[in-house]
Amino acid sequence: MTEVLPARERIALAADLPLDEGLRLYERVAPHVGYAKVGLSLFVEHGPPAVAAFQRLGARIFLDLKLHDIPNTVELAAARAGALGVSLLTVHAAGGESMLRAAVKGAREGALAKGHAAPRVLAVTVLTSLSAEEVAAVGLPGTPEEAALRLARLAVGAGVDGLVCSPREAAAFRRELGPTPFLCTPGIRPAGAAAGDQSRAETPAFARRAGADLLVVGRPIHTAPEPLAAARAIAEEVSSA
Ligand SMILES: O=C(O)c1cc(=O)[nH]c(=O)n1[C@@H]1O[C@H](COP(=O)(O)O)[C@@H](O)[C@H]1O
Repeated sequence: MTEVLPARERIALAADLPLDEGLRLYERVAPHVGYAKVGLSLFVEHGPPAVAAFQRLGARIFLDLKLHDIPNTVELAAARAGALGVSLLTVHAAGGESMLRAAVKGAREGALAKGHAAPRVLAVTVLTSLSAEEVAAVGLPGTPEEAALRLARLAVGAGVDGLVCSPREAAAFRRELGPTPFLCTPGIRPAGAAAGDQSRAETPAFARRAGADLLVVGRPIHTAPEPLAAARAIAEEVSSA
């Protein structure tokens, strides 16, 4: 957390767009954005070639598949993801300890088999779109922060490298879990940006001050009249936080 990294190493573009548009957008904002996040829509449509296309642009890849299945199935999928040479891979913490251990094992073995560095496996705790009421309605006791922290402890105990959480929970995660877990925060909204479906969103400066290592940003860049200027402003906020 104390490591001094250029702001672009702390920002991921959520490329939730048609592939050609996502590639064009990443190329434009790449001076300020080091990671491209390939998520469900791109991977369902294009599969591994979507990963390769962003890699050709020099992006580090955040493969956001939010794996959640029985341990054997997740281990197999994580091994395929590791073999693609991605930097980050998501799984759902709620899959439980055995599934999380299987994900870490699969990702490492898959990467090793192809001579890649092992990806960081990140466990998604409580989705940033969920409000306190929705968290209660799905049966998780306590506040979103309490629920997220319980899942985070479970995931760290199972050996994951990092966690995905709301910026609102990042400070508590740092306090309770120390400096080691890599904390990734989606739900980033610069002041005045539309929240959309994000219920627990905060600004880039808030996320960084709370101890986030990597900020995931999608629509605030996609929909900006000038995406490069929007990415630059986010990077400046991250640098000065
Ligand atoms: O795992 C994620 O990246 C993720 C977890 C989470 O709790 N909330 C969340 O929004 N995300 C992802 O982060 C991105 C946020 O995009 P915007 O809301 O457009 O900035 C999307 O690609 C989501 O899939």
